Amino acid sequence: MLEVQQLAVKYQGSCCLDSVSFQVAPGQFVGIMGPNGAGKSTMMKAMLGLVPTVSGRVSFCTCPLCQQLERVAYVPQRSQIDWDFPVTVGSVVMMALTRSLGWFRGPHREAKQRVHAALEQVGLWDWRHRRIGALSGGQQQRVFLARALAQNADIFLFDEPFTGVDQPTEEILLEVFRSLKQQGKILMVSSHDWGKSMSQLDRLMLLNQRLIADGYPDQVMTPENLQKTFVTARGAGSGVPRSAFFC
Ligand SMILES: Nc1ncnc2c1ncn2[C@@H]1O[C@H](COP(=O)(O)OP(=O)(O)OP(=O)(O)O)[C@@H](O)[C@H]1O
Repeated sequence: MLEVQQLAVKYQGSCCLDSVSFQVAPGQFVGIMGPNGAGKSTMMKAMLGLVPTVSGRVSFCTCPLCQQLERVAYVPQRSQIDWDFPVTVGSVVMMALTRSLGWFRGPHREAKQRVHAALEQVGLWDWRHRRIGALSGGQQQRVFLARALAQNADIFLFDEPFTGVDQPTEEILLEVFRSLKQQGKILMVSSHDWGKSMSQLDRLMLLNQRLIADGYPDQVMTPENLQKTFVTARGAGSGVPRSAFFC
C-alpha cells in the first residue's frame, strides 16, 4: 500500500499543496486531474522528495518511500526533459537500470533483455540507436514509457503523459497502463483532461491545491466538484474539461 499523509508544499511562502492525504492499493490505476498550476506535478515531486515539503509522510509497505526510490518509476512532463542531450533511445532506457547495475560495470545480459523487451513493447526497438532529439513528441514519450517499464518498479508515476501525443501513442500508453494494473502495480497518472480515457481509471482524484474529490470517476465528476476544481477564485485554469462529457 502507498500512503500519503498530509503532504503540503509552499513555494516562496505561498501554498501550492495543502495537506493532501490518500492511500493507493496495488493494482489500482489512479488518475489525477486538475487545471494548470493545480499542483499535480508538485504532488508527484513531493512524494519522491524532489521538492521540499512543509509537512507530510509518504510510505510504501510501511517504510518511507524516499528510502526505496528504486521501487518507483517516475516519468516527468516532457517540458522538464532536455531533448538536446546527445543520448540514444537505447541508452536512455538502459540508464534506468544503472541503480541496480552500478556506474562502472557494463550492462549485463538481464539488463539488456529488459531494455529489449521494454523497447519492443512500445514499438521502438528499431529506433534504439537514434538520438532522442531526433524523435517525434509521441515517440519521445514512448522512450520514457519504455524506460519506466525496464525499471520493473512497483509504483509508476506519469506526469501528463498524453500531452502532445497522437492517437496511436495514446493507445500504446493506455495498453501499457492496463498491463501494469494487471501485474498489480500502483499507477498514478496526471492529466488536465482525461477525455474518454477516463473509463479506464479505477479512481479519479480532483486536485487544486487540495484534494477536492477522490473516488470512482462517475461519482467524482459532479458539477459541484468540477466547479471547485476548475473555476477558482484566482482564475487558475478555469474551464471544465472534455472529460465532463464522457461521464
Ligand atoms: N520551483 C517552483 N518555484 C516556485 N513556484 C513553483 C515551482 N514549481 C511550481 N511552482 C508553482 O506551483 C504551482 C503548481 O505548479 P505545478 O507545476 O505543480 O502544477 P500542475 O498542476 O502540474 O500544472 P500543469 O498542468 O501546468 O503542469 C504553480 O502556480 C507553479 O507556478
